[in-house]
Amino acid sequence: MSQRPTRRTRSGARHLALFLAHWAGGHTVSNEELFRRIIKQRAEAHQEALEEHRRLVLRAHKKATKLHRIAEEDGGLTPAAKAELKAATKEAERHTAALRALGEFEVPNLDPGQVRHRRRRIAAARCAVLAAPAAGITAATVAGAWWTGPTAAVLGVLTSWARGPQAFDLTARPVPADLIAETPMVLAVPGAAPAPVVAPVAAAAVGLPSVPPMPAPAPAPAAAGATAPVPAGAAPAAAGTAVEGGQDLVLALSKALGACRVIPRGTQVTLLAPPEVTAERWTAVVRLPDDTGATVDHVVAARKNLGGELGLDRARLHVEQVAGADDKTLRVSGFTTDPFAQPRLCTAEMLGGVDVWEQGIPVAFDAFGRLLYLRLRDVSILLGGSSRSGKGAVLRLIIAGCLLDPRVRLHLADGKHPGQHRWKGLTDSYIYDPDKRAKQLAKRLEALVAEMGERAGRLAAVGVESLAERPDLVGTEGLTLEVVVVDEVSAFTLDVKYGKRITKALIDLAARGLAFGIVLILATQLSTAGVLDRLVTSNVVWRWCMYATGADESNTILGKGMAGRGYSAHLLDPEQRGSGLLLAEGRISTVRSLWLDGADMMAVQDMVRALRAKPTTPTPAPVPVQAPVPAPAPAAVAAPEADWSVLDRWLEQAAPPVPGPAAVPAGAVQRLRALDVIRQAGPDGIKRAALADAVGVPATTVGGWLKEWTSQGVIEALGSPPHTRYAATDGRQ
Ligand SMILES: Nc1ncnc2c1ncn2[C@@H]1O[C@H](COP(=O)(O)OP(=O)(O)OP(=O)(O)O)[C@@H](O)[C@H]1O
Repeated sequence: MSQRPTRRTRSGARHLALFLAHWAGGHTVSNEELFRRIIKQRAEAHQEALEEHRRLVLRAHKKATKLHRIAEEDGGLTPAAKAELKAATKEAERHTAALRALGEFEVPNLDPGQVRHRRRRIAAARCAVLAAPAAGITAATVAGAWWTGPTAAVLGVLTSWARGPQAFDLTARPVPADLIAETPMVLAVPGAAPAPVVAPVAAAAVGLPSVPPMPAPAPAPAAAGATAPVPAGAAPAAAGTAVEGGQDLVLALSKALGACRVIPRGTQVTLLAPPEVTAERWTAVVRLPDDTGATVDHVVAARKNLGGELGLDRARLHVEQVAGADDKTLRVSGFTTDPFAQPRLCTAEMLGGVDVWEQGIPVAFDAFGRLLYLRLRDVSILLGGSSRSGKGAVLRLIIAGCLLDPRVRLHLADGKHPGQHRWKGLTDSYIYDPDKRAKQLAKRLEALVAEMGERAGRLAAVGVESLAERPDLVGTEGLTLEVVVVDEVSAFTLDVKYGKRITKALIDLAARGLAFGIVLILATQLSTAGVLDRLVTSNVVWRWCMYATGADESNTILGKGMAGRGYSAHLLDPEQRGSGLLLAEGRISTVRSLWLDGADMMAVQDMVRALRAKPTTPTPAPVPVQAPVPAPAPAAVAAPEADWSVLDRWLEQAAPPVPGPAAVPAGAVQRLRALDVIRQAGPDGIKRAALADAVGVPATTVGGWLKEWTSQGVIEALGSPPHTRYAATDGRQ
């Protein structure tokens, strides 16, 4: 053979091999086609599941209808038929719930790894096809047909020679038209060739105010050494120099979103307002590119990685949907330090003259330091979180606010007495006794349910259906705001005897109470399943979840699917007590509750006492039975004028000389806590056993302390009555 035919054959063989490798590797199928095939398969599975549940619902309904008809005709059912009816009803409910949960099919934000996996499966099948002839030739040779091998080699050489230097077109086939028609919901093509940069969307198209011109370079942070967390791409060349214009921010954000696979690489977000850059933070309002399938939820779900891409951590990156805008418009902020790191106090002044209906009670602050007010007009709350996450602190604020508005009648049910003991005597009813509390709450709630009818009549008489239509009537005779606060609701709803009655009343009140000025504030830990009926939770307007141990626990408060959308309270810092996710008006925000304690708490309690002091009929001084005690008995009935200097002196003496955990004497923390509880109990006093429970030490130890403090005059200074003072020696305690 001469040189030319050999070269031609070699070249042909190379092109053939390349073509076969291209085909066997599955590269003839485009990313888009694979993506659409996966989506089609999922949509079909979704549809099948829907149809199956629909079929089962229909079957269960049919059976239940038949049994109802038999019951009507025969005047009743046999026990077996009754059981069947119950099972059919349950079955129908189960499948209806499943149908609701399945909902509409949504195109998932597919990980490109899944597309790759699909391609590998195609490649494996094609490699098997290619290996078949080779295996056949080998088998035939072994079986005695010696000529098959050389024949195949000759055919190969001839084919290679025939192909010659002509290269194959190594392209992907076009996506089949019927596949496109079957997957009309697919808009984005992850992994496809870089899409053209999306031109800015006209403001009118997204229903926002017109886009202001790009900002001039923002001034650099004034503080020397302060590092403003501006995204890498938008960061000043050196710390302390001016930040580049908004375009840099857009590029940095787009790059980071592309790296996190929220938007395809090469596409860009659109800046809708001039970015704000201060020493503490930068903020940009942006819109995600069209035709990418990306929404705010995708950004929220990718927040951890996005933070990393932008040189931040999750605590310092804040993402929120812009109120009133579409699902693609969001506000992204990066902070120098975690905006929730420092607790914020609620002062007595903030609560002075509070109007719970119009202005609301200040309860929390958001990442931008804005105060969040709880307006009791048309709002009820479900508050959840694991133990010590800060639920009680929120209840404290709500209770304080309610008690400072004279239009409110507060009913407090304390499922973890003495959790809210400090309010005893100040609320309209205080239910706490573990032996009687479930029965008392059941009665109280049922009375409120009955009252709804009367209230409806009163409102109808003035031609309205809801109190919100006539704010001037709020607090008038028969239309006071009835606020029911239940701390640790499981202590009531899981009560064996009264739990069902309580749940039933709660369902009624949650469904209709708000219109008549009856507000539910429910708090629960997350450990117990079935604490609250779905009919209660689904009618609660605000859902507030403090730190939770897992996504499922978080979902029990925020609603099913929230964790999947990136909103889960288990991602919060457990050490940051009071931080939580709040679902209100359809939007989720991260907030931290305000902290009311110390002097402010005392001032608030004094304000409440002054506002709510009941006119006392002069009681005759108690007749001393034994030797007269020099204690001023009538003065003890009135609100005590506590001499805090006695306590201060005691604390100063007891204070460790060097601060730090190691220097605190054993039991000192509990002693301080015990004094605090006694102070909060005020003139009502507290039993020794309850005090022991509250501070977590044995009752005998508490007895010893009480004796000591009584002799020092501390208990008296705290305004506590004799039963606290002498608890140590009182056998009935
Ligand atoms: N907003 C806040 N700011 C600062 N510290 C807070 C805040 N909220 C709560 N804490 C701290 O967390 C502690 C526990 O709070 P709290 O008693 O309210 O938790 P809880 O969820 O009611 O606990 P449990 O369910 O065990 O009763 C408080 O004693 C307080 O020190």
